[in-house]
Amino acid sequence: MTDMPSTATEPAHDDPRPPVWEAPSVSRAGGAGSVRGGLDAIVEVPGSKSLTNRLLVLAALADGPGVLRGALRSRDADLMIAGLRSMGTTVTEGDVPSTLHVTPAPVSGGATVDCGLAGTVMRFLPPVAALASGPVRFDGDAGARVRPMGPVLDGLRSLGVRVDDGAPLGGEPGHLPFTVVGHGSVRGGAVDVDASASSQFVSGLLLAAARFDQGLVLRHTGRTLPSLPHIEMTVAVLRDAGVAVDDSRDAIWQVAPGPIAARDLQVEPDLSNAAPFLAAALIVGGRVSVTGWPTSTTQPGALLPDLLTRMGGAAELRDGVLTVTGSGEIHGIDVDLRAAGELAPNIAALAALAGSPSRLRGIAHLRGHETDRLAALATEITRLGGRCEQTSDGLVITPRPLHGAVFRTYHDHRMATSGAMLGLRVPGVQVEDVATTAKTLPGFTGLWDRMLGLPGTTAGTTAGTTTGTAAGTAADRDSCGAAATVGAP
Ligand SMILES: O=C(O)C1=C[C@@H](OP(=O)(O)O)[C@@H](O)[C@H](O)C1
Ligand SMILES: C=C(OP(=O)(O)O)C(=O)O
Repeated sequence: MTDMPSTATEPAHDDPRPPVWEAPSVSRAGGAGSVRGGLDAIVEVPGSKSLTNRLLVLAALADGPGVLRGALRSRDADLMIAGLRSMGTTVTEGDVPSTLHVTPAPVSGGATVDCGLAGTVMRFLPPVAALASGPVRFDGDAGARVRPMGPVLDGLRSLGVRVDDGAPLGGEPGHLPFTVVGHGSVRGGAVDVDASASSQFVSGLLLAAARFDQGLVLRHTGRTLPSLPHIEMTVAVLRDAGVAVDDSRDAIWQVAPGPIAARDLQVEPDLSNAAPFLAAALIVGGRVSVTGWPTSTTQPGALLPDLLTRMGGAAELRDGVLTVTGSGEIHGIDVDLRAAGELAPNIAALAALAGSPSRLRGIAHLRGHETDRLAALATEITRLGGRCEQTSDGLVITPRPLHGAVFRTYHDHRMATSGAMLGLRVPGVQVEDVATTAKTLPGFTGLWDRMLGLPGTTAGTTAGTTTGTAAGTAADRDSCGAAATVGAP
């Protein structure tokens, strides 16, 4: 075990690059920098980004005040809250920041929405803005201006909504910045959308569709459809809110017009954000548990037990706690990650540490994520001495001995957690701009350090309702490894 909590290092003043974080490196060999017996940690991750931002939208369009408990508070969630507030919704915090009280109001125009780099904000809020009277202007980070938006904007246009984009607004057609100019209602009806670049094009239009005069019949026209679980999540949250959704036909979703029920809801933990922690058990050896794991879920993180088992770990779900055990030996994998593209960066990092080659397929759309993730992963794994090549729809990773270097992150939270994973095994990995993890997982380095039981971290403190049980489970363990109970900040 390294003997100091990890710290961010500021570069020299004339260095234009963001600060780097010395990723903690561990071995099981004994002595300094080691975890004898492997990891033994319990981790509590914050609420799901995808569920929080869907449920915020539905609460804002609902027929009365509602409550979200266990909501994510992160850059993406806070941008969603700010965007909804700017269009008239009242969102207030309860006793804890993760409890949100949402009071709907007629959607108001004259607003500006900062999307940051959040796909959920830039794709879910334009259909809400279309319900307003008057213009709502959307913009975001420089990296957001190159993420695809065209199918949402054209979809709205074909439903009778005016959308201004392109050169007059200082951007490219089909991208941020753009202005949605609503006239108080959306006709709705049938729309064709090519969602091969992002499932969020479908989810965004479906989420607001019950408030369109005629509802919506959306037909996906593309050849491939990524992230189907996220569309199923959208259908599930709509149905839970009393909205009638017909998804019985292939690639067609029909939403009936009608009210959206106000509710008091608990948000599931973010299973995709559990990935780097669970994967650490395979990298270091030992076991890592994540609390609050649902028995059934539409989150793509539900695939993690199977993926990590195929890569050499063992997974067990007992009493809402998922425990992954590893030996430090990692198997390569050949897998289609189309359904769970957001897991791909972390799976790629694991693959770079494996004992055999891997092929990740079905993820061409990752080129339009926070960054071109296929290029970013290939570049950064190669920078550490690995071999990672892009294919037309994914990556081929051939493990090679790795060495320390700066691991660049391109404003991508999952690149940052992938760098941390590689650093566990490879001394001297410096993760650039680790603060970018705040997009969906604020306090990542603290959680990471505590998982590793680094001195100076507060192992044993957790936030949330499962603290007592989780801490008891850790203390009860008969293990010579590092035991830490790690909670969401
Ligand atoms: O709807 C959602 O909450 C998401 C859908 C997916 O987007 P893509 O279909 O663009 O991959 C996923 O990658 C993203 O992290 C979250
Ligand atoms: C693709 C992702 O995010 P976004 O919601 O911004 O698309 C992600 O979180 O991996």
